[in-house]
Amino acid sequence: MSSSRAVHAVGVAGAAYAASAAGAASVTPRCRPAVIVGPSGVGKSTLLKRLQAEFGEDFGFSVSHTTRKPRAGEKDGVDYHFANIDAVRAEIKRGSFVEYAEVHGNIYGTSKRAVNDVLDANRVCLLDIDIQGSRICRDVGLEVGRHIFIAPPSLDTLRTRLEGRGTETPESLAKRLGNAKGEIDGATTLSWDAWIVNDDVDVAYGRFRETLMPLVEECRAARAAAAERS
Ligand SMILES: Nc1ncnc2c1ncn2[C@@H]1O[C@H](COP(=O)(O)OP(=O)(O)OP(=O)(O)O)[C@@H](O)[C@H]1O
Repeated sequence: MSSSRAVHAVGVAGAAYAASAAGAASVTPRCRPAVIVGPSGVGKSTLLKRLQAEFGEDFGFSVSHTTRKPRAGEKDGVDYHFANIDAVRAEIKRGSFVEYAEVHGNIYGTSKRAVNDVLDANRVCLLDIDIQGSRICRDVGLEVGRHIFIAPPSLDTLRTRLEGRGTETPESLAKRLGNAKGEIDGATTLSWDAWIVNDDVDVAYGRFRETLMPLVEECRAARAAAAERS
């Protein structure tokens, strides 16, 4: 899962419907994305991996844009959409990106188009992003089905998990923990469909799954409608 970028939204329980081209009386079920936010090390990837293992094709991830050069073996449109920095800046200004971040002089981000590509395939698009991305998503009017915040039981627990993961230098650990407090404080000022404390992972996964199930049902209905049409 992406480790440092993410999105959010206020959802309405139940299926979402859009008026079809045939007229207001007939409706087409459609998919909506879910935004998953939480400090680094809180367990987002852990929960998302379980979800994918259980549901597989019901979920999808959008392909991010990047302005860095492709590495050997990377395919445009598969690993990333490789793009020119001026073009990406212009699109961001136009409100075409739901989240973005500048990392070491390159921009990484998620376009509305990339999210819609997943939704058009009738999959719930999972956006694993940060609190800033979550704010942008709300500002650009992406119709998010669920905004979910994953919180640690405490900052001490978060430290233990990050240390246990064995991925951090003392500097990166200090930075992630420093950011976590600000992210949690910032999150309390926004609205969430679910605020899940990841203490016992089975309990947290149960709530995570339950929160996302209505979106899965929407996409299944959309797939069934598409199959009927074809
Ligand atoms: N409920 C839990 N109890 C104990 N350990 C957990 C729990 N959830 C996750 N972990 C462990 O905590 C560590 C961090 O989890 P994970 O990598 O999923 O976090 P993340 O939020 O995806 O982090 P990042 O944003 O940096 O990618 C992992 O080693 C994971 O196995």
